[in-house]
Amino acid sequence: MTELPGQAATATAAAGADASPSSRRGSADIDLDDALIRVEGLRFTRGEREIFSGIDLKIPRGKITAIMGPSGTGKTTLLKLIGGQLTPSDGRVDIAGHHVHALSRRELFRMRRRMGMLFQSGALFSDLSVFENVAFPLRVHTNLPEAMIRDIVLIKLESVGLRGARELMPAELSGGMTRRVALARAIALDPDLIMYDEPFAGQDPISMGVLVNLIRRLNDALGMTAVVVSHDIKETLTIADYVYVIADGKVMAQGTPQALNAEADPRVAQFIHGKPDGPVPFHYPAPDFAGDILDGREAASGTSQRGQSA
Ligand SMILES: Nc1ncnc2c1ncn2[C@@H]1O[C@H](COP(=O)(O)OP(=O)(O)OP(=O)(O)O)[C@@H](O)[C@H]1O
Repeated sequence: MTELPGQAATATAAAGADASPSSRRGSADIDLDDALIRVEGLRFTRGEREIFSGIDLKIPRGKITAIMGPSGTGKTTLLKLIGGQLTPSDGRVDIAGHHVHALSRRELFRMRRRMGMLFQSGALFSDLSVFENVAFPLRVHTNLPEAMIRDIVLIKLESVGLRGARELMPAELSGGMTRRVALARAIALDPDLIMYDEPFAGQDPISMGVLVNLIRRLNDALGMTAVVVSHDIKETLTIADYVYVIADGKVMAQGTPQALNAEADPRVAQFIHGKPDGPVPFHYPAPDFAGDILDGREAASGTSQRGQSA
């Protein structure tokens, strides 16, 4: 298979240069026809539940695309379908023209080399230092000499502001530092695509601000295509170039953050503005509450009566 296009390792160093999230991008230049990822007619079922009932997405090259939507709507599942960890029941995912689910294991492995993934649960290796954590993908996937690995690791750590922390062990890091080391590791191989699952979850406002800026700056410096899944609507809208809102197995809305902020559809407005009341229900589908309680009481009294008569 053809490799995804490469990037220059040294570009990462430029990520340290100052650039506010809002200063660098023109959402007007979004070209969905120049998409790195194309998702067409994607269907996916878990047990009885259809998570996706025909989703179409185009993830523009070199931009940050946010995937948002109510909890449990399938955002993490979508990232796993794109990354080839899950297989759709119908439809297809193409990355740089390659049909992901038709690739051999070897081709998929090569493609994943070009992808950085930063999953919420993706912890660092606790018995490896910060340096060795970032060096890990370089040691696994390349035959680079030690001196070059050292240079690359230091460039990546510099870009996340943690070159001075290279000797520390993961247990000695704060939550925000851990996320930044994981980010340095995710970009160690200069991926063309990076997928972030809840990158800001559990961070205090300062760490969150640092991460928000970092993701934007790294993206601008490296020209990567990024997909961000996040519940932190305000922060994510600050850095996203394009947004998909997914609900009920479909794409409910899509557009630039500006367009979605101005969206009149009450379901989209409820979500984007984080309103608890609106057309999207708070409750997971459930039987009638009063009936449920009464059924429980009847069942309990039936049990106790049976218990007494026994
Ligand atoms: N391994 C699994 N086995 C069975 N069902 C699963 C599994 N993982 C997720 N699900 C279900 O699939 C649906 C989508 O889950 P997913 O984690 O993709 O949603 P999400 O939009 O990322 O949620 P959140 O925003 O709360 O993280 C949920 O209903 C979830 O319960």
